[in-house]
Amino acid sequence: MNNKDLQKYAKMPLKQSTNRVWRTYSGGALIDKWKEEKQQVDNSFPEEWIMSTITARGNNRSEGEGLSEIETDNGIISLKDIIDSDKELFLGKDFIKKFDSTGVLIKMLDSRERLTIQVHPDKNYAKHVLSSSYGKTESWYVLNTREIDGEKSVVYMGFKKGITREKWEKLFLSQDIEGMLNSLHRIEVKPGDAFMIYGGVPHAIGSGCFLMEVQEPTDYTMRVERITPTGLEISDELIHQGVGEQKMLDCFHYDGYTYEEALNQWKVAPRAIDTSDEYTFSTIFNDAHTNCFGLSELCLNGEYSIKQQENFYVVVIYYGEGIIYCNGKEFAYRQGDEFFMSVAIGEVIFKSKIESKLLLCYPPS
Ligand SMILES: O=P(O)(O)OC[C@H]1O[C@@H](O)[C@@H](O)[C@@H](O)[C@@H]1O
Repeated sequence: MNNKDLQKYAKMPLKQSTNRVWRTYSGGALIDKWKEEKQQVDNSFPEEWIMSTITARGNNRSEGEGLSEIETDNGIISLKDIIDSDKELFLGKDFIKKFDSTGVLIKMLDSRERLTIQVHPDKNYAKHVLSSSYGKTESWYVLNTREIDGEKSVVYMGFKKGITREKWEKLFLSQDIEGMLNSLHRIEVKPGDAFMIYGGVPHAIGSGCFLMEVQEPTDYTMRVERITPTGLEISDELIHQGVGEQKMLDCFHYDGYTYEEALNQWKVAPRAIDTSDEYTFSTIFNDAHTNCFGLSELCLNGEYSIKQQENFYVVVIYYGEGIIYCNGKEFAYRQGDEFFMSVAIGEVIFKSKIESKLLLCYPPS
C-alpha cells in the first residue's frame, strides 16, 4: 500500500496482533491466560510488546523481533510503516517536533523465574555512552501474581544504605548473587501495586509477577548475573551491551536508601480522578512521576467518552468486552486486545457489554 492509502487508519482504532518476544527468563503463561489461549505455557517468550516501533536486543534473534504489527482490512501491516507514512497525521504536529517516533514502549511481562539483577540507562548515560536519545526509565503496574515453588511474588529494587560501587563491583566479580540480592530492597507485591523504576536504579523482578510495563522505547539492559536462576548463561554482550564491564558498573546510581525511603521514592499510589455509577477513571503514572510516559486505568460498567486528545494513546483491554464508537463506526473490543489510537481519531466512546478494565497508555510530554 502507498502512503496515501495508509492514511485512513488514522481515523480508527488499530488492533495489534500478538507480539511475543524472547528473553533470558521463562514465563508467559499468564499472558496466554489473559489472551484466552487454549494452552497456557511458560517458555522463553515471557513478554508481549505492545505498539512497539523498536526491535529487541537478544542473542541471534530474528531481525524484526519486537516490532508490532496491525491487523487491517488489507492484511497485516507493521505499525512503524503505518506511522511513518504520515507522522504528523498519526502522532501530531507538535509531538513530532520533539520526538522522532512514538517515544514509548508498552509490555505485558509474566515471570516464571526471577529476572537477573539489572539496571537501565538514565537519559544522560544513554546519550553519552550509548548515543541514544532515550534511556529506559520504566514503570511496573502489577496485574496479577502467582506463587511459584512456595515463593511469594516480590520485586527487588534500589540499593540499601552502605552499598558502594567498590562493594558492588566485588560482588559482581565474585558472582555473589545472594550478596547482590541482599544489597537490594525486597518488596512483596500484589495486584494494584505500582512502581517507577528510574534509569540507574538496580532492580530484579521476582518470580510470579504479571505486570504491565510502560517505558522509554529502548532495550538497553545492563546485567550483573552471568547465569540466570534456571541456568542460562548470559553472554558478555547482554551483560554490558558492548560498552565493557566498567561502563556497565557506571550505569548504576550508587545511592543508598532505607526500606521506607525506597517505597516513598518509587512506590506509586493509583488515584481515582473521575467516578460515576458507570466508571472509575484512575491515574497511575503521570507528570508527577515522569514526563517519559503515562498510564491510567478505566474500570467500566456502562459508557465512558474520551474526548479528542492532545496526543495519540494506546488502549489495552485487561478484561471485559464491549464496543468502541469512533467516527460513526463501531469496533468490538474484548479481553486481550491492544489498540493504537492516533491523534487524529477525535472523540471515542467505550461501552461495556461485560464489565471491563481498560489500561490507557500515553506517550512522553
Ligand atoms: O534480562 P532479560 O531477559 O533481557 O529481561 C529484561 C527485562 O527486564 C525487565 O526488568 C524490564 O526492563 C523489561 O522491559 C526487560 O525486557
